[in-house]
Amino acid sequence: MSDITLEPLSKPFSVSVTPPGSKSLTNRALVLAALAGGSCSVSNILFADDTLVMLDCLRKLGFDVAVDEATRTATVVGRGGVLPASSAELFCGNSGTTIRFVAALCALGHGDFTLDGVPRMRQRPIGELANLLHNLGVRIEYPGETGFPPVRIVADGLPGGWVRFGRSQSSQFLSALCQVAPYARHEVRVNLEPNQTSWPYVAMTLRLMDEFGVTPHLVRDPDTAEPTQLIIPQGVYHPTSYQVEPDASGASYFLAAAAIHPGSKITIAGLGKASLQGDVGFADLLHQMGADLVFGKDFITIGGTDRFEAIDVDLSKMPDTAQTLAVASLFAEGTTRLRGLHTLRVKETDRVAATATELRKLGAEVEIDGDDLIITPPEDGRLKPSAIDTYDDHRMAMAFALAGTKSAGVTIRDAGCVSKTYPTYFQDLETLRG
Ligand SMILES: O=C(O)C1=C[C@@H](OP(=O)(O)O)[C@@H](O)[C@H](O)C1
Ligand SMILES: C=C(OP(=O)(O)O)C(=O)O
Repeated sequence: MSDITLEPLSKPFSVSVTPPGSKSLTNRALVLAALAGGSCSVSNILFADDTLVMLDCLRKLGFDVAVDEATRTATVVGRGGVLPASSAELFCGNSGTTIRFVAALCALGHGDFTLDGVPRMRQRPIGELANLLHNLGVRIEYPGETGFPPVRIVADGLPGGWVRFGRSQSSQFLSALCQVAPYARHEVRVNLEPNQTSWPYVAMTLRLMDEFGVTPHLVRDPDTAEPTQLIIPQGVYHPTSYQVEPDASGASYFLAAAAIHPGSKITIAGLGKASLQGDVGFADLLHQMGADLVFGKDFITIGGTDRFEAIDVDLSKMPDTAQTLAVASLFAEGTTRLRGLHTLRVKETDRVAATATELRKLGAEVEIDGDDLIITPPEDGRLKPSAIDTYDDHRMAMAFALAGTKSAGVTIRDAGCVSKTYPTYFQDLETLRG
């Protein structure tokens, strides 16, 4: 897929969309299945770049993984914490969850494993995870730059013990450790410093571990309710049949589409109050801005109204929705401030810089203040026709396409980058035309 020029929508729409399976849940469930004490079935998995590299890594590590694309189901024969391969060269593309989760998985092995990815992955940090594993007794080496992939793990099982984890560059390091911790030789305890990064993703990990039969114990400060310690019992995940929810970050584009088109309505089927994904909270933000919201048990409906107002919001718990909200704010009245974007600098691209540059092309006034983005739509409300660069970042393509549903002359360059998590995004966006 090359460049796509969008045609603005000519009338309000009322549709139901079901995004593909969640990337975060697919990659967690595949790891937990490989660690389980028997065969697991994971259904509604996402087939996209980030999950294909995970499937490939698991196979290279010697796991028996059968995939049925027609039913979107993976059958994984769990080996009860044993890593069949004793050496592997693992390519993780630009998938943060894959390289971090699989690095921790390799720490359970007995042998020599190297993990690497695309050039951008070599700029994405892994040092904090490597330190956690090193402090728990695993040998880590960096064939290239210290703290960044490629990373070599020379393991003889995970000894375990106590570690400390602060506000980090990514919550994926803690999620990675938690998933493998039940198989350490000694119980793993993690003392947590305040202001943990992207905490809903850690909560998702803990809940999924529980679904697979190992229940971590989370200690909270009695006064502030902040998490202070995680105690992960030793154990073996049960053979489990698990169904992956639709992707809540992928849903954010459609919810925002309804919010910026007055009179339009979107229902996301299969995501609701019971979701394990923190990004379902994005619907509440659109509601605060003026959109109608019905938050059901297993659906979310957003309706666009004539009132859509700017917001001042901390997105540190929902980092993947920042670009969606940034583009939606072009159609809100007033100046929007998005706070807490520090992890965005080390994702697929520096998303703070990329988002600011592309919003400015469309005519918005944008200020970067530390980790915040401050966005004021063009004074006359008219966007400039522009070719939007996507920086090989799926979320740049998906978010900025929303501008093209409102305003003529928006081209999304190299739109194929949506294949990272949502290969059918542009087809699904077309359904808004009725
Ligand atoms: O654990 C996960 O599945 C994820 C955690 C988040 O990363 P950070 O913790 O690095 O913010 C998020 O941006 C990413 O897309 C998926
Ligand atoms: C940051 C993302 O992915 P990851 O860190 O898993 O590569 C994302 O999907 O927006």
